[in-house]
Amino acid sequence: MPTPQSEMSGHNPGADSGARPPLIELRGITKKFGGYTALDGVDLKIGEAEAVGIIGDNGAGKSTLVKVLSGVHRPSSGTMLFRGQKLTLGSPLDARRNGVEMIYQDLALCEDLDVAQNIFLGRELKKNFGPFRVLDRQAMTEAAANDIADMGLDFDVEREVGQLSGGERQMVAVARALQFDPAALLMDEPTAALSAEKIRKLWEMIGRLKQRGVSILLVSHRFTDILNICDRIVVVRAGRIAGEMMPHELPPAQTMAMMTEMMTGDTVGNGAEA
Ligand SMILES: Nc1ncnc2c1ncn2[C@@H]1O[C@H](COP(=O)(O)OP(=O)(O)OP(=O)(O)O)[C@@H](O)[C@H]1O
Repeated sequence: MPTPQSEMSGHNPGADSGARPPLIELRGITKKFGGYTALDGVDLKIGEAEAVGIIGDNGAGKSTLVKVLSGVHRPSSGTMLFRGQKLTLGSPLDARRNGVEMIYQDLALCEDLDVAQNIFLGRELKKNFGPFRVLDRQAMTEAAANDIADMGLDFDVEREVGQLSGGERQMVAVARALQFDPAALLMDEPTAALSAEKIRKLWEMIGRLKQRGVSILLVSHRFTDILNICDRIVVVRAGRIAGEMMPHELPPAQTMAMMTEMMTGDTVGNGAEA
């Protein structure tokens, strides 16, 4: 881990700003898989419109943390609060009902449906046809085309998702999540398959979401993602929060070291995706 704990600040300005409770708060969250403790007493706050970056070694518990927040895993113990109210998430659908959307690493898209159908999956637009309510394909296609254009992209929303590049699929997954008007968007390694150009588009889009008041939780091994997107960086180590810091608190030399570490192992723009 590039940043020693002693250099991390303990404050949490995004979560503590104003009188309002944080959007999401975890208190003492523990998650055990059999005898293995993947999360061990995690306390975490995510403020309204705050972008929190999660970093940590392989196996530290980052994905487990995101899965607890998105209702995939039920914690073994601990409390989750949403806008100050205790909340138990039984499923990702529960999380969605509470305004928490997750972009999964496998993106959870239907390969044989087109982009518009994927974006509106589960929330299909309908119109009256005599006494019936039928799918309004035209309205969905137009709305999906607008969503994709809003993201600064240009591709045919009538193409099957199975024909798209990894980066285009990623953007479809984000567009789909946004249909649910989330208060928080959780992303686990969203740029792993993206080209440099699409990474920048994703950063811009996340910036716009933050301006609209959406909170972001981002797990990424790419420090450039974290430094470009996040207001606060939380370090997870062996299932615990090892510390946190603000991006501007990183000494320039350390920032450079982080970037260099990332660039040598995983250069932005050298990915296979076009
Ligand atoms: N469903 C599961 N059953 C058993 N063990 C699990 C399960 N999910 C995660 N673990 C274990 O919990 C630990 C934390 O896993 P997690 O996927 O959260 O780590 P991570 O920080 O996201 O790692 P990476 O950066 O490699 O993706 C690992 O040791 C992993 O093997």
